[in-house]
Amino acid sequence: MTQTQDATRTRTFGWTDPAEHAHLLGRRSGLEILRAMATGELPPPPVMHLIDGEGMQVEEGSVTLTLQPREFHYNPLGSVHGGILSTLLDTAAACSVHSTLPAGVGYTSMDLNVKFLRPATIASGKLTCTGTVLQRGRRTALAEARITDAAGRLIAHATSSCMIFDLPV
Ligand SMILES: CC(C)(COP(=O)(O)OP(=O)(O)OC[C@H]1O[C@@H](n2cnc3c(N)ncnc32)[C@H](O)[C@@H]1OP(=O)(O)O)[C@@H](O)C(=O)NCCC(=O)NCCSC(=O)Cc1ccccc1
Repeated sequence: MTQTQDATRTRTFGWTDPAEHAHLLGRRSGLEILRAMATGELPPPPVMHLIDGEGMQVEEGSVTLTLQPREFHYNPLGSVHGGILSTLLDTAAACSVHSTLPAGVGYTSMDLNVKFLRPATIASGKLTCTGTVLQRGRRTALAEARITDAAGRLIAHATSSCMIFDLPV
């Protein structure tokens, strides 16, 4: 797919069939699936290609993603669009919950409460987003996520409640 941003700038990216992930949800634990993505055994989901998210680090209860701010992330104010930052926060928070789930158990985020604390720009350097599980119950989990810039300054913070449910067999 080719996207034309203006007369002189274009961006091309590809992705793989997302069904490859979906069918594994019932069969492998969250930690196994996320680690397979981190090592490249499984391809990143399409949205990571869309926003150009980079490497993933995974531990039980914590997932870290990175993103190098680029022009195509920008809003008209000249900073990374809040939706891009929110996508990173939602992903890291939800994946941190997934990392605690056994095979056959599904999840989804129910909300995302975001605070944008400092604008992110190309000058911010690589952004690091870490999601961490704060509390996991039987039906819901509470996670937080933080984005820091290359200097370690806090760019944005979010909390997210996730629902946990059995997947149909
Ligand atoms: C400005 C404020 C909201 C409040 O700041 P305060 O609580 O008073 O804190 P403090 O004074 O400590 O400053 C901290 C840092 O904040 C910056 N900065 C502060 N004042 C100004 C200023 N007057 N002008 C410019 N920058 C200012 C500055 O870097 C400063 O750092 P420094 O001290 O230089 O090292 C800040 O938290 C912020 O920018 N958050 C990020 C918001 C964000 O990125 N939202 C998402 C994107 S919007 C979007 O996409 C929606 C959309 C779509 C389409 C179309 C249109 C829109």
